[in-house]
Amino acid sequence: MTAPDGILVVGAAILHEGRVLAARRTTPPEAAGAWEFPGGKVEPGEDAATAVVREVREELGCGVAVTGRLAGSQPVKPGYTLEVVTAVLVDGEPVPHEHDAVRWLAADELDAVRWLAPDVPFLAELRVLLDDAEEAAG
Ligand SMILES: Nc1nc2c([nH]c(=O)n2[C@H]2C[C@H](O)[C@@H](COP(=O)(O)OP(=O)(O)OP(=O)(O)O)O2)c(=O)[nH]1
Repeated sequence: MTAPDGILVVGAAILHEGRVLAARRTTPPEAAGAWEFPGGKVEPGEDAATAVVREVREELGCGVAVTGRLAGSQPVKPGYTLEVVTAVLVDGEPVPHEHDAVRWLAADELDAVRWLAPDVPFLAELRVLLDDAEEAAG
């Protein structure tokens, strides 16, 4: 899970009780108000899973464990590539420190928020995962 060149940004699709956590950005101005997966840039020498666990702890004050990843990667801006992992909560509850809101979205609510554009291609696979979780829960 490394970008061949440039900086890898990893977002966490945190799945819990058939929902996924979305977080609303406050910066920069052009991204403020749009929703994303919590996460951030992988630092040199760091692996993607370690980076996303660290970023979620910083941003939301909770612990997550990475369980898999969504297919593909998306360009964010020159030199930046986004990948999205799936994760579960292992410690605490998410409380936004850097975002101004968080929401737990069910499959049929994924389109209810305005996502950052690079996130949108990941939503179809996420919708299937959430539908499957709902079915499994009965
Ligand atoms: N974290 C995150 N960033 C995303 C997503 N989608 C997307 O286009 N981005 C973009 C926004 C930013 O240009 C870049 C990551 O920035 P960031 O501000 O979250 O990363 P960071 O915490 O490591 O950055 P910094 O403030 O420490 O410089 O990727 C997403 O779902 N999650």
